[in-house]
Amino acid sequence: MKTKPIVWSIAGADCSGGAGIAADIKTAQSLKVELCHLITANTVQNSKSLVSVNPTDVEILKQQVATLITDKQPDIIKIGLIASSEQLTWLCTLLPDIKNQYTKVNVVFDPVGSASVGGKFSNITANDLIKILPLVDVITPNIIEAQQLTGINTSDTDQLAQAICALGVKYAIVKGGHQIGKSAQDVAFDSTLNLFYRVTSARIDSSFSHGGGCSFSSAISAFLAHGYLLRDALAQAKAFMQQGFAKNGDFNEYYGAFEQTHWPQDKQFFPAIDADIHRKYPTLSAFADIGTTRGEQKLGLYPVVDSIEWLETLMPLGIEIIQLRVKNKSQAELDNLIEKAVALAKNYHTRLFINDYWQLAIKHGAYGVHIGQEDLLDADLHAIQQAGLRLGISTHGCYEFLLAQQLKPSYLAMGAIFPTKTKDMTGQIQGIDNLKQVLNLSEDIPVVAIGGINEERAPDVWATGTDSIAVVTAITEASNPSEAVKRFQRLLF
Ligand SMILES: Cc1ncc(COP(=O)(O)OP(=O)(O)O)c(N)n1
Ligand SMILES: Cc1nc(C(=O)O)sc1CCOP(=O)(O)O
Ligand SMILES: [Mg+2]
Repeated sequence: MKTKPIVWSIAGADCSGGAGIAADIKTAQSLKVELCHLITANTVQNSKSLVSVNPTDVEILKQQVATLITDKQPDIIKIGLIASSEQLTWLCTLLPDIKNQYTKVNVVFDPVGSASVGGKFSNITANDLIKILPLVDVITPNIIEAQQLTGINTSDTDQLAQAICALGVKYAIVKGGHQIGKSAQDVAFDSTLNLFYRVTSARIDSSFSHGGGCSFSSAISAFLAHGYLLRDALAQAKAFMQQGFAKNGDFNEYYGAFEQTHWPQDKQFFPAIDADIHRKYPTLSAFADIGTTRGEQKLGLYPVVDSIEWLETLMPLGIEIIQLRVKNKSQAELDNLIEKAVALAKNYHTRLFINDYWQLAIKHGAYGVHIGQEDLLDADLHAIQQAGLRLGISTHGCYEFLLAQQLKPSYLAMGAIFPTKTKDMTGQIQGIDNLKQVLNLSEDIPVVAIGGINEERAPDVWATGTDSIAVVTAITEASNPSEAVKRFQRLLF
């Protein structure tokens, strides 16, 4: 049974309905999370000015926590406006208590400094906020807030994100929306993996942006509460924002609040990804295709096997595509194995992809090579392309899918759709809905679904419109593998 994730928003109320708790509630409703609101201040403001901020007594907030904690335990605590120094002190005790007791709770902090309509919310300084930062998992400042927190006067968002993490935050997302230019890039730094994620969208100059910062932070909270990794929460939150800004044109007379919409699915709103691999290959052309046009001719079953014996058993069954995935063999064994596999595939006119070993795949003239995200930077994509080999790339979620799609490979794999015992995919189980999402994002590149797919699950996966289903154990552990292949082939016609 699926339960709705719960986000607690500890933030201020904006009586004009645009920012703070109002933005959080509307975003939560759009993104299918339950929101409990602990209001830190009753502010008086409209779309033009901030009139007053009336902080809530900490005793009331304490009572709310005590009442909610056993009843509606949070998955994410999102913090917005901290309206008094008493509240800051209270949060610095509350957050460790909750995190000790409920170890899965993550804290997202949107450091609201001044109102978008002008005026300061409290006398708390950036320096005061530093003590809460080691209790924060994700922080979502704009450039100005990031500069204030770090004391560094730069517009280099990479540097700002890293500097914030040095103050104790695990993941810092610095929003570039306030910079001048044609595009708006947000940068996330993951200090646990020492990795940057960069998402860029065309700038939409909107006068309907009141509450945009709160909505972005709430969207990040909602996607994290649903279990998404930071990179996928970031890509989807960026799409959610772009979708909202684009709504702008629907209203002729409107008072200026950001428009929350719905779960992002439409590829026009998803960001471009700017990763090291794109800097390494700024002018890569498309890889050779695999002789199918998306949606018109499907590849069907894609067995992934680890020996010549398996290739010999399966190729005569009329397989369109197959992969040799071997691990832990010496270079000499691999050389021999791949040479034999390529010769066999040529006999049966089967599209043979070699997993990982792109040099040997080139050397022996394989049909294609399959590469995982971790190996992308090490492989020589120019050499693979110039040798005429097709390229398949693994992806796990929409961020990696968009990243890999920009390299224009021959196919994109998406997994793990279900839990699998073949490979450790902890934290990266996608389910059917995420597969559907990336199919919407795909630009005429065939999509292969992989991970935990068996005969029982295959019809639901196939119904998404995916071009191919890759399987290991559903064939290799079947009591009669050839019969299992035939049953799959009947299912995937
Ligand atoms: C079709 C297909 N999809 C995904 C994978 C996984 O590749 P990778 O991420 O490189 O992991 P390993 O298979 O090398 O463990 C695949 N092989 N095939
Ligand atoms: C090799 C592999 N790659 C995956 C990915 O998601 O990238 S899932 C996976 C295992 C597929 O095996 P089975 O069909 O036995 O679940
Ligand atoms: Mg690999």
